[in-house]
Amino acid sequence: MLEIEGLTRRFGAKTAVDAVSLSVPAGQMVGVIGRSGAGKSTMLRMLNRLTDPTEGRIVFDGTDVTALRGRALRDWRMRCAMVFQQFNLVQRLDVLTNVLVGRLNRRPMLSSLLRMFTAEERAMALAALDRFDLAETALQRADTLSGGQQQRVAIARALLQEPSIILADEPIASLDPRNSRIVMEALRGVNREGITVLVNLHDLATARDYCDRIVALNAGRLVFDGPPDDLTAIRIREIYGVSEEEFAAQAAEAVGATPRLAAAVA
Ligand SMILES: Nc1ncnc2c1ncn2[C@@H]1O[C@H](COP(=O)(O)OP(=O)(O)OP(=O)(O)O)[C@@H](O)[C@H]1O
Repeated sequence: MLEIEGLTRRFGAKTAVDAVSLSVPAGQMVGVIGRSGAGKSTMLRMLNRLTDPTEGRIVFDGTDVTALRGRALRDWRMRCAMVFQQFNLVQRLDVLTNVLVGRLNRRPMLSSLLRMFTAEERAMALAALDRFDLAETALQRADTLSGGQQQRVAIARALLQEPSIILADEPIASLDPRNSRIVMEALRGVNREGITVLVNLHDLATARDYCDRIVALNAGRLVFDGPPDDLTAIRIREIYGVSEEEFAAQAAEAVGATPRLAAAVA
């Protein structure tokens, strides 16, 4: 169970995340939606402790994550793997090595530095690639892959961390609709194996299709938390003051993506 209690982050006078409280049971797939600047990235980054909260607490299975330092903090970062919009692969390295990077913090410093991986780790990495139909690309440079393939490599890398949670920050914003579906299905597949997934999405339709629960932020505040069916067009208008199409267009513009719903109704 991941518990977020009054989580707040201020940057100077700006409150990016404002007293957000949430309890996420293990194994849930949570979609986080909101306009540009709503605080979605900041919230995810706080969960991983890439950004420190100004106030509030994050508790995971009884451990106060907000208080972790040193080795314990590195261990936490292993347990909650991040997936980013731009994939963050090392382009000049081969795909297999990129996946093995997910093991680095799990190993003694010297073998990490020498990038020595065991046969078992290589087998794990190949199996992770194989489940996403990418085993044949293992020895190719990462930059020879399409965006959708690169994002699946990034998810395979996350899996090598053996995480309890995957935090995905706009993982499909740079992808076309077909690759977006493949990547969302990959995330749903790992979620069904018991890994909790929190995914920032600009596209409401995708959030509805794939998530068990939707959390909406507006100006840092939690303005909706419930099952996808409860987030009706009327609720969207109540929360954001615009139609669902306008919301989709604004949110997509912020991440440089094509709004699926807006495109569909245009
Ligand atoms: N390091 C920072 N320094 C100053 N302000 C920041 C910083 N990071 C975020 N902010 C501000 O905090 C607010 C929330 O930003 P955040 O990136 O979390 O929103 P978001 O919902 O993820 O938006 P987007 O979809 O555009 O990425 C914004 O007003 C942003 O400008």
